Amino acid sequence: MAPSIDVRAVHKRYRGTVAVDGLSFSVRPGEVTGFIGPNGAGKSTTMRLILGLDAPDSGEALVNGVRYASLRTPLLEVGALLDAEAVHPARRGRDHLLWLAHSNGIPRKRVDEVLDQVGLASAARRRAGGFSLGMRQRLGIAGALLGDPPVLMFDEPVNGLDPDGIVWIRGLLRELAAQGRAVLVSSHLMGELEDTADHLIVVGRGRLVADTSVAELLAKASKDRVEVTTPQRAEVMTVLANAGATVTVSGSDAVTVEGLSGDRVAPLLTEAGLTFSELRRHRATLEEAYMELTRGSVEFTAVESATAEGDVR
Ligand SMILES: Nc1ncnc2c1ncn2[C@@H]1O[C@H](COP(=O)(O)OP(=O)(O)OP(=O)(O)O)[C@@H](O)[C@H]1O
Repeated sequence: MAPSIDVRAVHKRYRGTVAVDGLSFSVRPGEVTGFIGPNGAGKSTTMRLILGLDAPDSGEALVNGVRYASLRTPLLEVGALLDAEAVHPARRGRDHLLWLAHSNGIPRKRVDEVLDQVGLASAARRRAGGFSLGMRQRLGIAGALLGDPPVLMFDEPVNGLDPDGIVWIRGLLRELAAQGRAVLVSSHLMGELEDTADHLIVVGRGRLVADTSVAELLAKASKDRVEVTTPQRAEVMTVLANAGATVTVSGSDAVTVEGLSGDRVAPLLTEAGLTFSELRRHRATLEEAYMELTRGSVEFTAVESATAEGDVR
């Protein structure tokens, strides 16, 4: 099936800053694709380029095979929440959606449907200026859903949502993908994406760092690591280190072993007469896998800012 979003060799520079540096990836229907990377990696810029809000210096970004600018009723093709603050504060929530619907020939009754869907029906006649950040997020999501589009993009949609809202958006993203839509979502919350995303596009300094399924990335990061629970931690560490493994302490009675498979660890410990109550494959979290992947592509680090402060003094 043709990808729903196709980013091809896109470059974008703002004066001295290269925001996107030859980025290519695609987003497929029926999946939630997480778009992740450190601050300043170029995620929001890429989303703006896909939506035609900015033009690439070279390369192209296509939605359903065409440039956004050539879509006649864009809200029917792609819905997006980029900036929840983009609503005029004097405008009532419902009026904002009515205006959007009118501009794309969408029937008025759809406005009430999406207001219900995002849980804003009771607040819809209030002015957006009085909305909390979470309510503005929900209004932005309502706008994205208005045209019932096959492609959706959300830039940090859980930002400002309370725990109930976070659970709700997780369910919504999964539901949209299960309906066959392509969903691209940026987030800094790895725990959220681990539960929600099927696929990941990882960027650093405007470049592609990884284009991988979540399952594949976690399997790779977990590879060759085994967790051993034992009352004889020191002895276990010695035996396994002598067998060539890298062994680190992971709890008062637990170690993580790298470089030896579970099949080899168990007989080594048994032969040495050591006891262990549990031996299992270490399952990396998305957070761990992500930190490993993006090491070296983090633009703004605590060390750099400390140096900058030091320069001032
Ligand atoms: N309009 C602009 N003018 C100048 N520089 C810009 C502009 N938009 C983005 N940049 C720069 O481009 C780089 C990428 O920014 P972008 O907002 O796309 O990153 P991001 O991955 O979305 O970051 P974050 O996770 O912090 O939201 C940054 O260095 C940013 O300062």
